[in-house]
Amino acid sequence: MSRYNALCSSTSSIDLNNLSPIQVFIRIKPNNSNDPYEIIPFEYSSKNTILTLPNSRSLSFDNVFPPQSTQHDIFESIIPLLHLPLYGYNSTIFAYGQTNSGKTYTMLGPDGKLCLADDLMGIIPRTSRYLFAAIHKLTSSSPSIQYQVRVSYLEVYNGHVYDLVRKNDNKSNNKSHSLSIRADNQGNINVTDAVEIPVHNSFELENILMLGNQRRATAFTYMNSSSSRSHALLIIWIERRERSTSSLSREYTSYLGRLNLIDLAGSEDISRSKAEGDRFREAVTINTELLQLRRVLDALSTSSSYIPYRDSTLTRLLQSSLSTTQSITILISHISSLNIDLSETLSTLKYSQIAKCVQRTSIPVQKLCKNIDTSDVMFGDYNDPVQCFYRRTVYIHTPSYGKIFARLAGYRYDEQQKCILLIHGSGPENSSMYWNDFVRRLLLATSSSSSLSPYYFVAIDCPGYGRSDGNKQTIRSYPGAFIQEIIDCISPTTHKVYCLIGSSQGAAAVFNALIDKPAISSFIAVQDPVSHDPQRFVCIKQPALLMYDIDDDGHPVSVGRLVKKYIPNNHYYEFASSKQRNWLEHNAHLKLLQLFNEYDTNSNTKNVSSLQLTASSKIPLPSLLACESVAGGIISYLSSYNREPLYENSKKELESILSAYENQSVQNDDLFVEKVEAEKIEDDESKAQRLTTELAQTQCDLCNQHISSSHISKSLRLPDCRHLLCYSCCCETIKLNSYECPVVGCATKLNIPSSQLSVYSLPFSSDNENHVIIQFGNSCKSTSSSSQRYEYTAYVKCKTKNAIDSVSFDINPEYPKSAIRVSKAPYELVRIMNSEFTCDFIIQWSKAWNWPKLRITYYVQNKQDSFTRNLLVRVLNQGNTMVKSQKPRQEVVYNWADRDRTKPNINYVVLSYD
Ligand SMILES: Nc1ncnc2c1ncn2[C@@H]1O[C@H](COP(=O)(O)OP(=O)(O)OP(=O)(O)O)[C@@H](O)[C@H]1O
Repeated sequence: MSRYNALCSSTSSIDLNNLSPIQVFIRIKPNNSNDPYEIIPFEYSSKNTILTLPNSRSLSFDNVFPPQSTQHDIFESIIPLLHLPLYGYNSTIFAYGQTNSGKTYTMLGPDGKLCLADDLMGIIPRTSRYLFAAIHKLTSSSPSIQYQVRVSYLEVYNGHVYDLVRKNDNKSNNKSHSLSIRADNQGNINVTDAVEIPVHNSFELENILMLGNQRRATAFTYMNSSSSRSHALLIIWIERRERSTSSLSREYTSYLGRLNLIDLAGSEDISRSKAEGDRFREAVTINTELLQLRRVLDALSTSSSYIPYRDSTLTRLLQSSLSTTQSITILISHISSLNIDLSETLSTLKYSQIAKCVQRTSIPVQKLCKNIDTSDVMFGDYNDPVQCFYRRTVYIHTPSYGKIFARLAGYRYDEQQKCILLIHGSGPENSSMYWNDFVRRLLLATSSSSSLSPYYFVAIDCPGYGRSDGNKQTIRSYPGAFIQEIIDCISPTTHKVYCLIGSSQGAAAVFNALIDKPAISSFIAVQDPVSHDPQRFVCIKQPALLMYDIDDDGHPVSVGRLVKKYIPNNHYYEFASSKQRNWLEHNAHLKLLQLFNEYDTNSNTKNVSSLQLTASSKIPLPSLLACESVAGGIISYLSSYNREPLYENSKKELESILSAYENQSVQNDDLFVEKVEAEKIEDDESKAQRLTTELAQTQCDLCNQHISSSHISKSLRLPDCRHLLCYSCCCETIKLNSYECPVVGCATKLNIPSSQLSVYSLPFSSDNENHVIIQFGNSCKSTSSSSQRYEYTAYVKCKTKNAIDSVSFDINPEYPKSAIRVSKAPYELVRIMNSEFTCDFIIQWSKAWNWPKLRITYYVQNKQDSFTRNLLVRVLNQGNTMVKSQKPRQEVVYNWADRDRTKPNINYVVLSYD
């Protein structure tokens, strides 16, 4: 690694202007002393950029590597391109040339294999070491920068793309499964379903290479004993995350760079390679694909308006790498020094010259986006300025509510210590992560380099949220019982905590829990009030910190003021986020500590003596309680994950930790490492049994209707989950979202062309059916160029006259009385807000229809355009007269709270009757 450290001294200096879109290097393979053939007398200029042929013709390239060049020489010349993906650009290095010319030698190492011996190692393993050394260097000098690296390894074999690292995707295996290539809306070419494996160091990347190379198609030919029969493409995705150093916000800017390392199969003179049978077919495909590649280079070099990328799988796959607007590329052309190969050599040189003529049309751009970190459960841990925060993640095994995921922070040495329990709100993506910054501020304010904080923190994912089991309704319906059970688990003898903190729905839960169980906490603190009947709170006697934002329409301050009126011992703060944007960040933790100081004279000193640190003291990890198990994997529990040193330097440490934990019943829920699903192998007997049962099925799994024998063959059996969808109505539903089984919502892999998707293609043909089509969504516009506030208009529309009686817009679904009802068109809600918000639409249908109410859960989006969804609302098998005579259900819920816009924009819902 040290050698690579030394190489990567100037990682930040990138000058795109000096890099031509395709640089062309020539590498000449040394002849073997046993070769009986004549040698071509090439000549080279002193600077190694001119190659002179025996006929005295001189060709100019960016680099010419004579036969005696080493692997290190080649690698040094590509280093400038390796810096690009570290800053969000794309770069590509590919090896080109006739069979047996040394392409795999350059990319991987000798004899067509990955080689890790220092001198012979090819570009790919060197790149892997170089990149991680560069990342280490960049992140050690700037703590606000993080890198995440993912890897895909693919091959193009006989015109199809295969995943070299996904289980089952082995061509020799009957379950072969080729992948499709798609362009995203920015024109980037991606391989659908390609596995992207997160890697944290060069060791892990090399393991992936080894696995992939074992699966790559190679074979003996008369020209190369280990000839590549496929083009191999290693994609290294490098995401650079930059967090603001001044703020502890979860927002970060990310740049996504991509490095493509490609080892093409070689063109082959079939009369010389004597390829027959499969080898012959492979050689024909390879030659045809390389011909298409040459055509693409030709078109690029003449700046043609049409570039025939689509003519072969290979060129389609390389489109982003060859496009001068998307990537900077090095083509390493390999030629032989033997006279017998002259005609192939001249052809390779001809196309290398053509590639060299490709002109830049524009400078590639960095891929940049703003993100909120929601995936990283240990967010902030590796940026903690104080190392002793003792953050870790566990599951608390509750007797009645299942496994509850919790983030713990602070050193818990005994039960007398002051435990602060935090309950998050009901936002669709809410979880214990919500409290990360707040907890960090409290820890920073109460610990120092010589003493640990006297508080420890337990932030839970409420049931059904984040990574916890259960039903989201639990925290609303049984706040007292649930919170008491959590407290019993974490404080099994005292059955209480020092302070209970809640936000939004979590605040309501804290109030309600204290009404039910007054002794569970000594203090309470809440922000963003939602609660009903606050007059009930007169019985809450604890000192209470109440913090409310008067600009937050989703949590009306009027409710907060009522809470203040009834809680006797309140410490109340109002602020306006439009004027004091960071009030909570700057004040919440200080107000809480003030409250503790005021009522607890020992608040900051009690027990601290046992937490004194000396320079050399190494405090052991707090042990797990009986009801807890490690979540997120042992590595993440014990150390900040994603750090190379753990693998490189601390193997011993890790081993001792693992042996210490060996006897604990550790759950292997490794949240941070992509789990490769265990292969499900079905033996012949169980397959036969399954087929018999499937053949006997005559009922649709979705609508439960009988499928007539004439229709059974047209019905659809989903490939993975094996659910059966009837031909008459339910088959169509899969068109709405061909990635999800409509019965249980698991993944399916049906390819349905988007042209077939339309709300009118939905099933509503039955005579006995009533239906209407509605549209809903929201628009969003900035209130002024300087302000952070946006005017959101959420709406519901329906073309059928008089179908809708009224629409209630419920921006606080957890609070029963918060809906705003609109009883004539346009059915709209206009709100000026700082950020996106949840809003349920409750549609009350025409009174004459007697249809059940429909609640659509929705997430109002901050997109500068209008965001529309279409929904076919169906009432099956009910003529209007029948409908009138039945009692409708209170409400049918359609869950479309789609923050990531991943759901289909059309769908249908069936309103059913009890
Ligand atoms: N620069 C070199 N020095 C020494 N040996 C080399 C060199 N280049 C290639 N070789 C050897 O030549 C043989 C063929 O090389 P390699 O398999 O890399 O060719 P290739 O172009 O990838 O062939 P194919 O297209 O058929 O896969 C291998 O045994 C390799 O070790």
